[in-house]
Amino acid sequence: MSKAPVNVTVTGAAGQIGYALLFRIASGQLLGADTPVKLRLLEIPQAVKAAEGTAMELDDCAFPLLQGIDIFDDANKAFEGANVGLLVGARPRGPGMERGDLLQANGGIFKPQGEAINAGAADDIRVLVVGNPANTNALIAQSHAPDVPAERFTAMTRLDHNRALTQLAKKLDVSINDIKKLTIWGNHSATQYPDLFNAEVNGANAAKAVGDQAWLENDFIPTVAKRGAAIIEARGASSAASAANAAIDHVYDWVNGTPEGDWTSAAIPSDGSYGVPEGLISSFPVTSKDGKWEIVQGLEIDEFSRGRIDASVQELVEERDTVKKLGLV
Ligand SMILES: NC(=O)C1=CN([C@@H]2O[C@H](COP(=O)(O)OP(=O)(O)OC[C@H]3O[C@@H](n4cnc5c(N)ncnc54)[C@H](O)[C@@H]3O)[C@@H](O)[C@H]2O)C=CC1
Ligand SMILES: O=C([O-])CC(=O)C(=O)O
Repeated sequence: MSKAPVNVTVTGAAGQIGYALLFRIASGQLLGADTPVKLRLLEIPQAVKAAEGTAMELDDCAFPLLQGIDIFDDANKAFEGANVGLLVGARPRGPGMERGDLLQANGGIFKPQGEAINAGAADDIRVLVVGNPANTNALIAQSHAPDVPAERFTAMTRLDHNRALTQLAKKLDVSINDIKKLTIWGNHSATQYPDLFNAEVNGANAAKAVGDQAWLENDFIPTVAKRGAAIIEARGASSAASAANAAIDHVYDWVNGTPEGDWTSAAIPSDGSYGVPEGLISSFPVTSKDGKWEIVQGLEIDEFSRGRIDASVQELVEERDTVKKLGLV
């Protein structure tokens, strides 16, 4: 018997990431090669025409798994029956805009989207927030969806994870496949902490294999944490294909599970593990099994890592306090 199609709602569908993402979803890379999909695209009214153009191109690919495309400028309609929500559309930081202004502007997007998810999404809805500031946008959406289990709201740090894998592979001249158990902790921002102390390279400790604390502190961590800005500087536009790729990786693993003997990174609601205040949507080492993320427990956190994790988590606390003051959570 053929599987029922999965409804995938993508916001910001006419944007850069949307353009890199939709074709991969429709080709089966998000959920697997045997899962048909229906796309539900959400855009602001001015960008609906552009989304229609992308939909025409999707039609022209004749993807066997793509069973329909609907385009909306109303969040309530777009999230009706959604099984997966990819929240990509967000308000970018404009000139002279403070962090508080940015959070307020995004509250105007993620609050109604959370409400729409609460009102009409399918019972098994899984949400990935990509639009920045992703962790706190996810918190805003989640807090307006009280009937949806909190753990269904996640934010993307998989791009940071993938960036860290490649930087380490290049440093040690190994393949990506040789690296396991790398972790991004904290916020998807310049304070994030890519952790090599619990990572392994061909079974050996990655930090020891590098054996160069100066490289780790002055090169590796800032390169990974500021990669988004470096891409903007080089390309004149922010990461799009790599961000779409990471969104695919995140949802694929969430639905299909992570491989035995490894873990990945995702920002999920904290249960208090590793001293991260409960409820904050923070990046952790995670495995996925039976469609659920679990935080890897029992890792040793040395003093250096503790300081880095605490700094990023503190930034998340401040973002949460700001949106609380604004009445957004
Ligand atoms: N978490 C991560 O690792 C990454 C996050 N990002 C973030 O992803 C977001 C999207 O990036 P791009 O696609 O490059 O931006 P973009 O500006 O090309 O596209 C954003 C789209 O969202 C739409 N949009 C705005 N408000 C909306 C709303 N209320 N409902 C539906 N759609 C809405 C816009 O019309 C636009 O088409 C940005 O916030 C960016 O900072 C980008 C790269 C990595
Ligand atoms: O800074 C941005 O807008 C893009 C971003 O999040 C990234 O590339 O990590």
